[in-house]
Amino acid sequence: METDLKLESSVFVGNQRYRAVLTGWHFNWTEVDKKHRDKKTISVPVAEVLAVEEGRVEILPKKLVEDKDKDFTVFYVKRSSSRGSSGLLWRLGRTQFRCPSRVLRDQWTKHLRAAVKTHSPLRPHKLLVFINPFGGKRKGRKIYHSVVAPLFELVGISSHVIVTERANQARDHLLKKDLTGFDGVVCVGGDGMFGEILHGLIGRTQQESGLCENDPAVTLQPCPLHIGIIPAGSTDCVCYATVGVIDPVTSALHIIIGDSQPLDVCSVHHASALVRYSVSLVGYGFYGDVLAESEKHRWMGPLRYDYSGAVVYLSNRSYKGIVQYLPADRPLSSPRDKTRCLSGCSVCSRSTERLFPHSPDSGTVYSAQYSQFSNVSEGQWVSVEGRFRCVSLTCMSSCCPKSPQGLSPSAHLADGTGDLILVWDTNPLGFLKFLYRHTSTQDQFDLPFVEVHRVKAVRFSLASGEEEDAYEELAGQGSVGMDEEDRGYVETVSRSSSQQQLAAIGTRRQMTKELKTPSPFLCGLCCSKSPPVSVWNCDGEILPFTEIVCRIHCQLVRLYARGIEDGTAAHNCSEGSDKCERRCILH
Ligand SMILES: Nc1ncnc2c1ncn2[C@@H]1O[C@H](COP(=O)(O)OP(=O)(O)OP(=O)(O)O)[C@@H](O)[C@H]1O
Ligand SMILES: CCCCCCCCCCCCC/C=C/[C@@H](O)[C@H](CO)NC(C)=O
Ligand SMILES: [Ca+2]
Repeated sequence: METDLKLESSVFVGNQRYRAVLTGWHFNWTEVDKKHRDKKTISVPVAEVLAVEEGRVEILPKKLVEDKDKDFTVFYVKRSSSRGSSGLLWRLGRTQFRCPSRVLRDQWTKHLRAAVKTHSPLRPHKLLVFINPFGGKRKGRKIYHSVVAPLFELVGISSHVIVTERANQARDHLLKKDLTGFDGVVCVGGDGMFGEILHGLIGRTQQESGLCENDPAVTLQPCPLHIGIIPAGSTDCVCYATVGVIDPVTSALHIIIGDSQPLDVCSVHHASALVRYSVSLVGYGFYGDVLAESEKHRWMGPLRYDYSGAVVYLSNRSYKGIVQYLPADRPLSSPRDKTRCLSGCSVCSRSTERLFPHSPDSGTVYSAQYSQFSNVSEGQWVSVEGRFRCVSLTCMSSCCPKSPQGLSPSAHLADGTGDLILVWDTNPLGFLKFLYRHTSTQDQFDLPFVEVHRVKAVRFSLASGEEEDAYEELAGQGSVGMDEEDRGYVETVSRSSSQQQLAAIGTRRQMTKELKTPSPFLCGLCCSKSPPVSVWNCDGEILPFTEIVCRIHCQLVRLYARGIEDGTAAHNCSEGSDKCERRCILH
């Protein structure tokens, strides 16, 4: 079959003659110029050919076709020379070819289209798109219609677009509505919007499989639909950590070619009920306080995080707690090994082999054995107790523009583990050093008050007697930030454990209204006593509980992405090489 897809002939690009060659995996064209020895070759992996059209085609400012009999146009992924922050920016490449005859032109279009079909089996045909018109700088609608929709149209993707009118609309749609025929779901927004898609798809998949999400010991079913993220939020951490850049064109092109990046997901539970899922940060102390503070200043837009970071830092707080964790089984890597999870990561590939041992394509036969959790004995939990500046659990590096290396630079996207970062109480200067190192390449774990562990589960509790005091104290602080309604809510939180009540809790904005933590600024600088508990930040949402259990689920969802492409680390794949496993980026 492969040989059928081979083709070679002379073609013209403008007035210059080229030798075009289609091998199984690459489409190359080389200048034919007898005078010059250095021949220029352009090589495009077939998997990155976006569309093949008869005639000379333009798509911008609008689609224009000059159908000359012997012409065809190839659209493909072109890597931009200007690097996007951490990964590579992708742009739409276009070359118009002229053949010696119409017969040859038809052969080229037929062979190229067949090769694309063979080498990109996961390209979506139909997508469900949710746009949050209020995310980030409120540009979601414009970004989709001016940048993404024309690209989807070019390649023939049909999309059903829903502009959301309320928070949780996308999640509810995915939980209840008919999803037949869709290959994937795209969210245009930030991490909060991604969270809605994540919860909708995971919940729907477990419902359909008859699995109970409440029990952390249950092996959840991976979601069949892919998720695409068009970044239009404030932090866009999930997009940055899985693509390496925050750029709608790059993300749209990853969706079009059907790239597939599995992602670990952490489920967070309280009193035998699921609270939320997370892919980036479950953080107590500093990151929880920053989020709670920032919600009061949403009007500042993305700047609210910088302002709140400074306010919370100045409040100089630490919290008592008991942290228990289950170290990762047979870990393939360590959080201090100074490696990075990049596109084609071998640690994640080996985890895929462990998870799906019988499937050559990795994805059909799920190994419950690898993800088994229920037979863990109590003695396997490691326990530490003390005062912490922050306790953070992250399933991935959680890099973002503010922290280009991330909370845990050597964490992996799809290895079934998370990194638990414990920052013990320390002096303000020490903690500032730790925070500052997030913004540079310095090792934030190389500090005497910081430890990091690669784990598969974490439990957090307050010291005995502490929890009741904590809630009483919060309820008693009505004069600081709580009205009658809030006090009622705190009572509900401390006594309830049902998932229905959790579902009713809703968005982070509602949460800050319902469970107003006293301002850390006020408490740290103006009051004599600090509050005894912080809040958990779960991918940018405040959790209504302090005592939680977290479990990492290996590769529970798949994104239209391929991990961060690091141009400098590209391996030496010779031009036209047929078997480039890493979808070589040297062309
Ligand atoms: N139409 C809507 N009206 C109000 N809120 C909405 C609407 N659609 C979605 N939301 C909610 O808005 C919240 C924030 O949206 P989003 O994540 O897109 O932007 P952001 O908060 O600016 O970015 P980030 O999450 O990256 O910081 C989400 O949690 C989502 O549930
Ligand atoms: C006093 C100066 C403070 C500087 C602090 C710099 C540290 C930046 C680290 C950022 C890590 C962000 C981790 C990502 C979290 C996301 O899940 C979440 C949702 O978007 N974002 C936030 C801000 O909670
Ligand atoms: Ca991981």
